[in-house]
Amino acid sequence: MFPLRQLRVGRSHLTSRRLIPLRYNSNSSNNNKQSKPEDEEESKEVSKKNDADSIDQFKIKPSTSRAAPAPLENTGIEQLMRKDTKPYIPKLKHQRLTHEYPDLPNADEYTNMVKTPKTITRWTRYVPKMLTALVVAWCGYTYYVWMTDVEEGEESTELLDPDEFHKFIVTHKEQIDDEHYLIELVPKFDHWQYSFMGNGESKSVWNGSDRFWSVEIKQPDTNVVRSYTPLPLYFMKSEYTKNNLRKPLLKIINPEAEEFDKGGTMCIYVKRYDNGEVSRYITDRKIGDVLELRGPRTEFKLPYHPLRTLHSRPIFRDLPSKTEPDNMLETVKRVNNLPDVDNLVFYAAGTGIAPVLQLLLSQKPYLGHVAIHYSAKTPTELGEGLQRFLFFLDKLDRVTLTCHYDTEPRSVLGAKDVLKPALPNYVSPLSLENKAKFLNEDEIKELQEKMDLENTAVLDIPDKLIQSAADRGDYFETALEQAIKTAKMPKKPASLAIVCGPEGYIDYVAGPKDLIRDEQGKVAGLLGDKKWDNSNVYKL
Ligand SMILES: Cc1cc2nc3c(=O)[nH]c(=O)nc-3n(C[C@H](O)[C@H](O)[C@H](O)COP(=O)(O)OP(=O)(O)OC[C@H]3O[C@@H](n4cnc5c(N)ncnc54)[C@H](O)[C@@H]3O)c2cc1C
Repeated sequence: MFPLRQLRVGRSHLTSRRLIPLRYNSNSSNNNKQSKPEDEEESKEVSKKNDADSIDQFKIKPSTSRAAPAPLENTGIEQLMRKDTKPYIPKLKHQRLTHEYPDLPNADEYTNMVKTPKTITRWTRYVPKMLTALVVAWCGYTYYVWMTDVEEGEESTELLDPDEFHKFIVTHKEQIDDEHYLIELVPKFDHWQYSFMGNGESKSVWNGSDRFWSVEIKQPDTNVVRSYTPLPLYFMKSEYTKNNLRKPLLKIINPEAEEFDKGGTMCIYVKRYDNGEVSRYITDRKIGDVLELRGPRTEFKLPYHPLRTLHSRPIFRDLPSKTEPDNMLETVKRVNNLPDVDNLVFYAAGTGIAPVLQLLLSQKPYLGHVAIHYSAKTPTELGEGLQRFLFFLDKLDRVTLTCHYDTEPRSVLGAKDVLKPALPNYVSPLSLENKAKFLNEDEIKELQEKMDLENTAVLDIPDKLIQSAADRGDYFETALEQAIKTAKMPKKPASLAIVCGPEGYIDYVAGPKDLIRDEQGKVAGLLGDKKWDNSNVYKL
């Protein structure tokens, strides 16, 4: 429905538009040939315009409704949309002109204030940041203290504590045979390492060559604890063996690598008893499981010898070729007029071999010679790694290894393997007091004389200098070269015997321990037969 007026306008418009072409057409048809040239230009233009109009009216515009409003003309949108190619050049402040507003009151004052540059010092820049960081750290610490439980031993400054169980993680487990395992343990927490930084050597658990020590491991379900002997060993991952198998290689902890005893890593050599409470628990642990350790517990301290405070033997390092020769021992002995460190004999069965390995592989290896009698069911029970170390120690003339296997009846330990004891080379006053109970008068006198001599020598140490070539011992390029020479020299019999193994084995070698009173018990067995006694035998 259209309003009538609009309709009319539309109609008149239509009519007028229709009339124009009609008029033009009639004009063009009626025009004579003379008048044509004069009006040619104009008539052409008119003709064009009228042609377009006449075509226009027949055009069908399907998209535009007749009812749609007429398009707006000259809205300026095209002008706005046109791309402005003129570059924008900002005017400097003094070139800008403004006519819109008058100046604000006190404009000069305001401008001066704004213009005055802020003095930015290091403090104004960093203090807010530092304060924010402090607040965040404090909030974090508060959250940590309130929201997290501190585990036992987590904040300890010691790797091991005799009164508190510390958590260790099983990082490697090597099954040697059906019963024997070598297990690598690494402390779960590392807080203790900070206290080791300044004083690593004295804090090291491997720096003693004068004692056997153990740790206690807990079975948490039953709260039963048993002792085990840690060894300064770790597994170096992924070494190719001679069979071209990729197998972790057993290595000795090197004190010179500044890793604080390899981050507290240690190994235990464990025998599994089928109905054993703790050994079963330990050997059932998988990699990543936790064991709780308490210690260290000194099992036995070797008799004092002044040479130990003056000299350290080079550490045994994985291979004989890597081990340094001990060129200074003879010199120190001669210069200070000190006797040799006593030789030891060690009777061990099964895992009882662990204490002597601890003594020999530690960072200050024992200075005397050690005769080892190792008894086992089969030769494979010790495992390739530990066997290799004992073999090399033998080659370096630090030990003499004699193996006794049940599978080889001829090799079984007997009276032929036990020598008579020798008198110790050096006896401290305290040891003499203890020994006096077991020695006769002549022996006590002999020891007393030795002791006086050595005490005088020890007092003179600071003033002594190496005066002549006679004071110096032989010089060797390698430890193997030294071993070839010393191996030919006869060894003085041991003055101390240590026995370690299962109950039956201890009974056989040295007589039973007095378990009721937790005492050593009288020395009997093979050692008792050869006149060894409680002054020179210790049952571990
Ligand atoms: C100072 C010290 C250091 C030690 N170091 C090590 C070590 O490095 N590695 C290691 O494996 N062990 C070591 N032991 C032995 C260890 O402490 C345990 O005695 C052993 O693991 C058995 O404990 P269990 O709880 O498994 O057996 P238990 O529950 O005590 O015994 C269960 C059964 O197992 C058998 N059994 C247990 N112990 C022996 C044994 N010694 N001989 C024969 N049969 C036994 C018996 O039949 C017994 O009835 C050490 C002991 C001492 C005192």
